[in-house]
Amino acid sequence: MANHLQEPLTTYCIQRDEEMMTMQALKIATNLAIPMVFKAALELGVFDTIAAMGNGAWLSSSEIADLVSKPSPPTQRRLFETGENDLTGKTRRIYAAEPVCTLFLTRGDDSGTLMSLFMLLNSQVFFKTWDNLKGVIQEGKDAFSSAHGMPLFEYIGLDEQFAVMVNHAMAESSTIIMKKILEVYRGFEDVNTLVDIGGGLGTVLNLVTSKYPQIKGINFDLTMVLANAPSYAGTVLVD
Ligand SMILES: C[S@@+](CC[C@H](N)C(=O)[O-])C[C@H]1O[C@@H](n2cnc3c(N)ncnc32)[C@H](O)[C@@H]1O
Repeated sequence: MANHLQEPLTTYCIQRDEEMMTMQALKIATNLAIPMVFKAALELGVFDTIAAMGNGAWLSSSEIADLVSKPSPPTQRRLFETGENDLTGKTRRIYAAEPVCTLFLTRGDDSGTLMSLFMLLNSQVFFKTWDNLKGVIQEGKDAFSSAHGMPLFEYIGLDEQFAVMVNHAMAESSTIIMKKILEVYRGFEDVNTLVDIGGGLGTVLNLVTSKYPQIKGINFDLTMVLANAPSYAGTVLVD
């Protein structure tokens, strides 16, 4: 049987290019599976579960499935941590959480997460929006308005659950970015009053005024958003 070493180089290169192109097209065609599997993993708490096992934990898919479907007693957890195999003698594929997974954990503290932003962009409301992208060209309307009959910030006034999702997605993703900015940016040192236009729940403004207490913060946002914003020392809410 002929192999590529016996073929003219150009023929081999064309075949390789076609293979690569077909693989690329297949990836594009099936790409949606990746965020959907990722979403299911987040909803099941897979990353939180692996993280809870401590650094360096490696788990098989059945161990992860067991843990996320019924929380295990501590003794069983120790078994996983020591890396003991099952008794079948079969090679098991095992999984650990990559460092990037830490950005999707629900720690329940103020460290920020990208989980809520991911869930927002992959929510039913946003799927309907993605499905209307062509309307931007065909109707000259933004995709959200085509899908839902009104702009996003009007819609959140009608759907409380979605509003909570939006506000948390904004605040929790901005927290990660703002904390990094505050590590290097010195431009707030001489500021006395800072107005955050569209400041949402006020999380970002609070990060700034906590580091620079001389700043009087003004969070300017929609009434319905401010209604759910916690009060922070040194910050006033204005709509
Ligand atoms: C992308 S979000 C950013 C929120 C916030 N800065 C953060 O990083 O978490 C945009 C914000 O603009 C607010 N917004 C939209 N239209 C507004 C308007 N007409 N007047 C005031 N705020 C508005 C929204 O309510 C929302 O909180």
